[in-house]
Amino acid sequence: MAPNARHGGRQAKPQQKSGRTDQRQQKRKRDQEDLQKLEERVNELDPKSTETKNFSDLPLSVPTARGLEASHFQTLTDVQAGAIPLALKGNDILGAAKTGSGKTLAFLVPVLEKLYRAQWTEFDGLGALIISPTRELAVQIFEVLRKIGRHHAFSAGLVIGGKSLKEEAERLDRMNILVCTPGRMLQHLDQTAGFDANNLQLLVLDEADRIMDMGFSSSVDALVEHLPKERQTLMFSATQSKKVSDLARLSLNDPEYVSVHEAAVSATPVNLQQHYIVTPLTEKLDTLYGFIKANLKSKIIVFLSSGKQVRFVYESFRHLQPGIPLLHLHGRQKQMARLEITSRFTAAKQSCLFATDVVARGIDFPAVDWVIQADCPEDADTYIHRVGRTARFESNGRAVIFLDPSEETGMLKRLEQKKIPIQKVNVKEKKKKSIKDQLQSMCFQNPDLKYLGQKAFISYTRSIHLQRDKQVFQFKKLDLDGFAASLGLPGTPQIKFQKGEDIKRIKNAPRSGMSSGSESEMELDGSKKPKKKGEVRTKYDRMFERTNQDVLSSHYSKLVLDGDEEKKDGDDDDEGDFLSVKRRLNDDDLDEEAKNAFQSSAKIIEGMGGDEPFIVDSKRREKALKSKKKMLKFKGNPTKLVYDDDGNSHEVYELQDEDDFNQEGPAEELRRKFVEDETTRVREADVDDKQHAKDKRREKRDKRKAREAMEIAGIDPDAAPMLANAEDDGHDPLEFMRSLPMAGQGSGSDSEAEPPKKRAKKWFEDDSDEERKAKKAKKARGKVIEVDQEPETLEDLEALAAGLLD
Ligand SMILES: Nc1ncnc2c1ncn2[C@@H]1O[C@H](COP(=O)(O)OP(=O)(O)OP(=O)(O)O)[C@@H](O)[C@H]1O
Repeated sequence: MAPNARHGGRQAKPQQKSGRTDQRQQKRKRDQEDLQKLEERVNELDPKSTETKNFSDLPLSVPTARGLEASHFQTLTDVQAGAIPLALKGNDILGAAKTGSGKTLAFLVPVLEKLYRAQWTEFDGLGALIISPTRELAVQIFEVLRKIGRHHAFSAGLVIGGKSLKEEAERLDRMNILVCTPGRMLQHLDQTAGFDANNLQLLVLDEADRIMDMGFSSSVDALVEHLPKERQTLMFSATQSKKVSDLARLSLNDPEYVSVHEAAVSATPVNLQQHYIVTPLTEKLDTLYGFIKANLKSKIIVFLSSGKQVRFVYESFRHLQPGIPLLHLHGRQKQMARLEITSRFTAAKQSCLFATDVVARGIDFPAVDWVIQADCPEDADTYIHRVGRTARFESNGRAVIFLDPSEETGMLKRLEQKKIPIQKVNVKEKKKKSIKDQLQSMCFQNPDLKYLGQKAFISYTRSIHLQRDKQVFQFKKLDLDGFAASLGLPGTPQIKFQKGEDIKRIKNAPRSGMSSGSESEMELDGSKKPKKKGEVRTKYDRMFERTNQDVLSSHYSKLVLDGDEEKKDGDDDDEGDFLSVKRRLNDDDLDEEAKNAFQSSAKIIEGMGGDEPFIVDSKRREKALKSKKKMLKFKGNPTKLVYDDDGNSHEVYELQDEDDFNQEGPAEELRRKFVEDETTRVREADVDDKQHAKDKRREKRDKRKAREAMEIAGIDPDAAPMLANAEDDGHDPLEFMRSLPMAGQGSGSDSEAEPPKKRAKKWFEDDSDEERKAKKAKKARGKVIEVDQEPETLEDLEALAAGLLD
């Protein structure tokens, strides 16, 4: 028995092995047959058929069908019914459909199917590229892809910046599907070794008109250069243009136009109620505040024209505590803060989000009650996208736009041209309440807020001045003094305009990361801004550049001159106003008027022999006056002087006899000898100085150690005055702002400054994860990856995406 049993045991292995091989071969055969059937169904599909109502009517692979079902998508929307069959048959598509009509699935389903039918594997590299104009939208598309693609074995990634290029690059070559912003993608195609898109099967442009527009155009053109010409291209937007030049730029091959709502009565969703309020610029904030107060139980998005407007309105309304959680979002915030705010507003039931057009397109916030356009959009297309954040996919929504009397006729004409139904409403007299006095007293008490107000004023007026559509935006008709007063400002800031600027170009100018240089990489890291050559950065500069900050130092405001700000701001602001904070003011840079204004808050120390005047505009600079060393550079080179009998000073050569002077030798040689002697002397002195500095450092270190020792021994070191740090003046420039109460504080609803709560461990952080992953990798492709917890951050999402790779 035993030998037999052993014999039997020895025999079992080859049998088992061949059994497994047979099973694999059978499965492969089955898969091939299924694939063939699927191809046949696609060939037989009539893309114009009106019978296609449900996803189940489409020839879709099992993993896609299961993903759609699990995500509760059953019935096709119009644009999906129009576009998906054509896309499955390999056509290039130009799709236009109203906001919230389901365009995302109209391109994601074909993406998955194309790669599935091509039997794409991780070894085939990048198969599909989806381009989005904003990071937020890219993240959202990625999330939908993750949901409906959960039963596929493809790997998918996000390329939107926010982390170092190197970190992103490491994952790229494993990805089959990438969702990206154009600039960042171009950077990788240009710079990441071993990564290319030579195999690309399908290119998608979401919000295509925006991506083909100014600002993005050069990046997109350069990006397309990297892609193979033989590919399928899908373009979607709610406001699609059919520009022949754009189609040529993308080498579209006989594209099919899917424009499902072209014949519709309105260009906006039918469930959307649209209103306008005529309110003079000088009363706009009053109207906005009153409106928010009257809708405290709502979810509201307020669109403003620039990041500076957003910050001022958010900060000032926060202090007024309207009684609804407030949030704000603009392009200069850090990546993680932007994502955090987006997801907080997504989850909120009642909240008011002040935002720039960074969320005007594509973002699918659920159940938004009101879209308020407090600042008039640059054109009717922007209007359509903004209002499209409400009344999405069969839900109801309301929108209101505030128009200055000078904007009314022009804007209404533009809206009419686009078939946008809108009704005038008036603010009830008893609901009107002026917040001007409160803003004035807040700005008076709080220079930081005043400074934000000044920036907001400049940014707004400048954007109006630069608008292209002069029939709508009539700068001369605006009451600027009244507007400044309505923001609580004590005076009207002066503004300068540069000729030849164009708001559309400025606004569409890509955010950091659009160029392929390394500079933008630093910006995308969210940490450093590239330092311009020779530029001196002070601690105030660094503080000012800190993204996501709500307040500014009072000192910094003193360094700023309104009129001069504009020159450079365009370099660092992506929100449409090219204004900058000038680091230090040189005399030459100031015009007379500005100089007078500036001198009232700063002393200029001149006549010190140096090239640059020393401006005493802060405590730090005042302190520097006491330091000989610090003042050296302002003193210029020393000049040896001699005095005549009357006590007047002269340069040495002025009083010397010319013959004596010539006898001493050639002037050039004398000068060189003098410089050499002095250099030697300085070098010797330098040795002493270094020793001195070393001694001082040692002394300081000893003191610190003694202090630490005292602390360890339980003795209060401050009781020993010798050890107290005399250099620390303890000044906190943000102290005042911090002391003010904030709306929503304590409730946790609006506490952006709050450190994030420690989050629970994720599925991929589990200790045994590696082992589990290894085991899973052995299993058949296409298996579902269990996710214990919903991903919360970008890292989670990416880890998850990497996890999809079998
Ligand atoms: N077939 C469907 N069945 C049910 N819900 C759907 C379907 N397709 C899309 N949706 C839902 O409709 C909403 C809007 O979809 P989506 O974001 O794709 O709209 P969009 O047309 O891209 O809008 P925008 O023009 O603003 O970008 C989403 O919440 C989505 O989940």
